[in-house]
Order: sequence, then structure tokens, then C-alpha cells
Amino acid sequence: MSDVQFAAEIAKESGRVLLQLRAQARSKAMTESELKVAGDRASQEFLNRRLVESYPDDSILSEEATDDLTRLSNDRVWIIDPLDGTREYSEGRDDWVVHVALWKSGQLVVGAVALPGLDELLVSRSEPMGALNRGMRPVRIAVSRTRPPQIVAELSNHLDIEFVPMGSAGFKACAVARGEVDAYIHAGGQYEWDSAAPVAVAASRDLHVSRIDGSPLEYNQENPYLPDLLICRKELRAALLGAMAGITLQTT
Ligand SMILES: Nc1ncnc2c1ncn2[C@@H]1O[C@H](COP(=O)(O)O)[C@@H](OP(=O)(O)O)[C@H]1O
Ligand SMILES: [Mg+2]
Repeated sequence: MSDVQFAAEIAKESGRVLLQLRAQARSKAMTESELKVAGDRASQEFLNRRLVESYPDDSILSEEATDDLTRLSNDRVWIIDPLDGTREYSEGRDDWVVHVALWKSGQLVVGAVALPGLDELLVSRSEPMGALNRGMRPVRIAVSRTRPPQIVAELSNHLDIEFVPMGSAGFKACAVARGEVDAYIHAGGQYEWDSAAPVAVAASRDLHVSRIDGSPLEYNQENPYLPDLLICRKELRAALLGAMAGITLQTT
């Protein structure tokens, strides 16, 4: 089985584990905060077991495990977020996902994002987007439903924008890859596991991916904090990066 097939299989299976757990939680009258903890843990245990069994020599960087830093001297590192959109998962919504990415010798080579609430799975493989035929309608930008970045609010002074609030970084990135929105912008804080698999999926579909200043997104860094990103249709890259470059944010 190839790395990408394996990533797809474990992301999808972990999604099934999470759906089952949530169904059982209802009958056990679990609270939302108990379900958040149980979901993170169940998916982490499942993904970790499958990765260690199949790739004992690889390193793993996970939101839900201690970073042992062996990854800094390994040329194969799995970057996983067992449950992205934990809040939305616990609220019974569909906008949560499972991320499995593989970083190899300096770059992301595989990404799988399972969207169990939609029964969909997006993997990195070459599938260019269709041409944009959007006439004059506003640019649709996916943003966090609970912490929309200030820079996106400011963007509406420069461009005709419709905000589309959603939970989960992977769900928003996949909304761009699925053609539901034109862009996903995040700023203000995130970690490598929040974006690695979605960025690999988006890049393989010939979408633009970068930091919001246009610089490259770099993974398997000693400090995995990666606070902002832009994923968009390539024809919007210049307009969005240009507008963001002209925005000065107020700091309080
Ligand atoms: N300011 C911030 N600092 C750290 N992580 C953030 C963040 N804003 C968003 N994230 C993380 O990015 C993911 C998507 O967030 P959002 O739904 O708000 O867009 C969430 O991952 P998890 O659900 O895996 O914790 C969330 O924790
Ligand atoms: Mg996350």
C-alpha cells in the first residue's frame, strides 16, 4: 500500500471511530466537554497505533501527543491532527475532520483529510480545479466561526467579500478544494497539525497556499507554531495578498 493510500485509510477509519463514539455518547448522556476529551483521545490512540505498527521508523508530530523531537533528525514525519474542529464535533455538527499528512525530506508529500460528517475524504493527488466562472459575485472566504481573524474583517474595506463561517481548519481548506468557497484565511494562531494535511490536499489541486504575507508554509520546524495561512484559487492570489499587505492592524 502506498503512503497516500495508507494515510487515506487511517484518516477514514479514525473518522468512523469518532462517529461511533459520538453516537454512543448520546446514549451515555456524556457532556460536550467529556466528548471533546474522549474524541481527541480515541482518534489519537487509533492513528498512533496504526502508524507505529506500519511505520515503526517514522516520527510523529501530533496535536495530542508529547513532541519527542526525534522528528528533527528523521526524514519521514507524520503530522496529524486526530480531531480538528473538536468543538464542532462535540456540538453534533458536521464541520470537523481528521488530518493525516506525511512530511518527507523537507516537504509535505501526502495529505489526507477525512470529513466524516459529509462522508467524504480528500487526499493529495493531482486534480486541478476547474476554471473560475464567478462573474461579479463577491469573493467567498471561509473563516473561523468562533475566532474570525481581524485581517479578514479589514479586507472587506478593500474587496467585495462574503464571509462563510465554519469550524475546523481542514473543513475550511476542503471547502476551497471542493469549490464551495474561493479562499480560506486564518491569522492569529495555529500549529503545523492544523494545516499540514489540508495544505497538501489543496496544493495538489493546484490551489495557492502560503502564509498571509505570501511566504511559504514550512513544516517540521522545531517550533510547530504556524499562526496564519492563505489557501485560495490561484486567480485570487494577487488580489488577496495585495489587499492584506496594505492592511495595518490595530494592536491593543
Ligand atoms: N488563535 C489560535 N491559536 C491556536 N490554535 C488555533 C487558533 N485559532 C484556531 N486554532 C486551531 O485551528 C483549528 C480550527 O479552528 P477554527 O475552527 O476556529 O478555525 C482548531 O483546531 P482543533 O479543533 O484541532 O483544536 C483550533 O484549535
Ligand atoms: Mg486542529
